[in-house]
Amino acid sequence: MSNIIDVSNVDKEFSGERALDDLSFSIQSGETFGFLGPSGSGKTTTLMLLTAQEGYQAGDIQVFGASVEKLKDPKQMKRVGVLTDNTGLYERLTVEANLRLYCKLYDVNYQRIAEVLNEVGLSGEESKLVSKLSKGMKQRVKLARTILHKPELLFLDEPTSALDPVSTERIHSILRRLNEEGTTIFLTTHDMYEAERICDRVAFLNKGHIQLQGPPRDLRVSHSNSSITILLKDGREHLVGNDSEGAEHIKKAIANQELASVHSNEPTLGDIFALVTGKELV
Ligand SMILES: Nc1ncnc2c1ncn2[C@@H]1O[C@H](COP(=O)(O)OP(=O)(O)OP(=O)(O)O)[C@@H](O)[C@H]1O
Repeated sequence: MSNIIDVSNVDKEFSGERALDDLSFSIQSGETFGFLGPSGSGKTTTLMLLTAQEGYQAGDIQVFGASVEKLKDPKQMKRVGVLTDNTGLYERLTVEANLRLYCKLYDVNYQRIAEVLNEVGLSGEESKLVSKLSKGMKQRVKLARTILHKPELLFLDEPTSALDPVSTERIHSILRRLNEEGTTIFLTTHDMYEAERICDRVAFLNKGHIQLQGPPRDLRVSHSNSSITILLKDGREHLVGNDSEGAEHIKKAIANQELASVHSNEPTLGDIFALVTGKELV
């Protein structure tokens, strides 16, 4: 698989203050890549650099195999969809009128509106005023707007921040489907569950520097303390090692028909983040 994004040794400063420090990572075509970090760690700044909305002092960024600067060409920019906090909607216009404006901007046929509303589960809502929609529905309209022109690469800045669990799950299933259909996704989040659920790979950002990156499962396994919790039917719990002694305990519980469940104690991404950075993911 080819890399769609290549970031090498990038430094970014704002008025002499270092926001990104020797940042290096790559994203392969078809991946969902999550940037995890607490507030102020540099997630949004990275997204701004990757979409050519901000410059940088050192290093190199390639997107679609060419300098990120090429994204300023409207033709190249059409290959990309960006959803950030600043992705506003016209509250006094209907859903359809909002999307029509973007059809004009991206030179997309109006027929695409019905299709994209179906994709985000908002069929039948086209004539509603945006001001009358719930927060979760507004976010799905924003997502519809972001994917209206069928971009190959999506940049999403905290796409489910402050949404309720049902709305969050809806957005996740839309993103999973888009990814299955071949869209590459870069998203920032400070929600470890989001990262675990939808990302193929994650990078942990701390003070502008990547401290760890890899597939969530690999990170959990490599930081596992190898202990196993055995829950018995009478409610008792035993903590055993992932070794022959532990296996004997499990065998005995099964033989005695006492076993309720066996659970391997892998850390969460939040635990690993705290371990490697000494910080909470908030
Ligand atoms: N336009 C700017 N001018 C000056 N400093 C900035 C600017 N944008 C970001 N910074 C600084 O760069 C650092 C990283 O900020 P950034 O917004 O990228 O963090 P973040 O991880 O996205 O945080 P959050 O989760 O709160 O959005 C912070 O110290 C911030 O104050």
